Amino acid sequence: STGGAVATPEDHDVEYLTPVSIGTPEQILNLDIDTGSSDLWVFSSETSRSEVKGQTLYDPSNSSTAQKLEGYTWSISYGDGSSSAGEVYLDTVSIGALTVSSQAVEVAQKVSSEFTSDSNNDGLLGLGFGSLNTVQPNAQKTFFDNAMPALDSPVFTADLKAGIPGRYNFGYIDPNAYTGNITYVSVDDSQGFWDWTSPGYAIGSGSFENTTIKGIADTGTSLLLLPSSVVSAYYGKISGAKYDSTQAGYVLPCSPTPPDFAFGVGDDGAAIVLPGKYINYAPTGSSGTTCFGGIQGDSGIGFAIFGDVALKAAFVVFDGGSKTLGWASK
Ligand SMILES: CCCC[C@H](NC(=O)[C@H](Cc1ccccc1)NC(=O)N1CCOCC1)C(=O)N[C@@H](CC1CCCCC1)C(O)(O)C(F)(F)C(=O)NC
Repeated sequence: STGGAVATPEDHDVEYLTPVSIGTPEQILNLDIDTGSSDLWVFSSETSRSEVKGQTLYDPSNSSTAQKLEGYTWSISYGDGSSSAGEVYLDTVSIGALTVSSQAVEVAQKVSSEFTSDSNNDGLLGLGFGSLNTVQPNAQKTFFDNAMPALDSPVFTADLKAGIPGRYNFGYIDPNAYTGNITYVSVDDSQGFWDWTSPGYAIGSGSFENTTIKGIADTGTSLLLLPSSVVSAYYGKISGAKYDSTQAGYVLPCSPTPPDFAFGVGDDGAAIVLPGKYINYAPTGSSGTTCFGGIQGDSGIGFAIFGDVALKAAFVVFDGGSKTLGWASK
């Protein structure tokens, strides 16, 4: 089997939302597919009213296929400080033509203010490794883990785009979605992430800098978070760019367009090139002359995060069979 659905960007590509069908008859929620976590949780009829502002709610009592996992709970906190918690049901979940008949659907009873204020986001669908799942007393499998045995090929692909809808596909690699070759690299799943190592980077037309960058391919993180040495080398090339402590990040003049940024993939010279305009993440003020940088530091995290700013420049294969990542330009 195969499946897939569109991934529609929210403002500034801060996140991408994908329609997911849950229950019988189907209840369609727009979820943030997140390779950096492994819980599938949704706003629900059980979410405190005061914490809901516009989200679509999954109501298990309206689903003939919902089964409550009595005594099961979950609670998760994310790198940006947001969090949610609740109880667990099993129900039928589909992404396009791909259906998992007994998927753990974690219903939120509480969500932090960041989720309440993100009115288009009805929850998350985690595609990290199973060790990250927070359900107690027994961890639950991700949608991909449940679907894998039935898939034509044990893969899913991310084809996110700048400012327009892209796609997540399951079970196949669309040869029309990328150019050139796909370069596969090994993944260290010991921390539950799609963790890989880039051999280095280049700025604009500059020479390639060989420096090991270990980080995660994370659809749930908006920006490209890199070691401070790389980040200061990049912004050091841009007159007027500076670290702005009030914005808690590097800012730069939106014009002229900043230099491209390339990161290496594999050991035979392949690279993914981010057009400079991707680094103009969003205007910081009303004037529109200063932009918040799409590349920021990874200090305090312990690894780099190849988030949406990086992923939208590539076609990425997440191979659950060989536990590798495939990167291609497009
Ligand atoms: C350590 C730095 C990581 C920060 C990362 N968050 C982010 O990147 C959030 C995502 C967001 C989107 C829309 C609305 C609100 C927030 N964006 C964000 O912090 N910014 C601030 C900088 O400008 C860009 C937007 C994160 O926690 N990602 C989570 C998943 C998000 C959690 C919040 C809701 C959206 C999904 C993650 O799962 O990818 C994770 F791997 F980081 C993680 O925490 N795993 C346990």
